Amino acid sequence: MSNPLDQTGRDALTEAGWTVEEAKATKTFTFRNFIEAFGWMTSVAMTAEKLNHHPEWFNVYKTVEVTLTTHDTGGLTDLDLKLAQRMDALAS
Ligand SMILES: C[C@H](O)[C@H](O)[C@H]1CNC2=NC(N)=NC(=O)C2=N1
Repeated sequence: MSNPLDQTGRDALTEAGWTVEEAKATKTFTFRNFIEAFGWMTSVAMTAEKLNHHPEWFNVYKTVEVTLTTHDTGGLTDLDLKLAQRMDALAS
């Protein structure tokens, strides 16, 4: 079950370069080319399935615009932080 994300978690997202709003966090990832962008999306997809927590994303060529929010609660939860951290790790 997901828990509402506390201020510490919100600060961690901000420090990692995410734009944190009341109910969502957004970040744009830029890669060297489309194949690297899509490969990253494929890796993230596997992680999202394991977490049962999925991003909202928009890919154009080498950029991927990501929005994280928890649909079940209509806000940010610890699952969003966990997925964000895994996305950042996979992009590094
Ligand atoms: C039925 C399914 O388990 C739920 O819809 C899961 C799937 N992935 C999800 N992803 C996100 N971002 N938020 C959710 O609330 C969510 N719920």
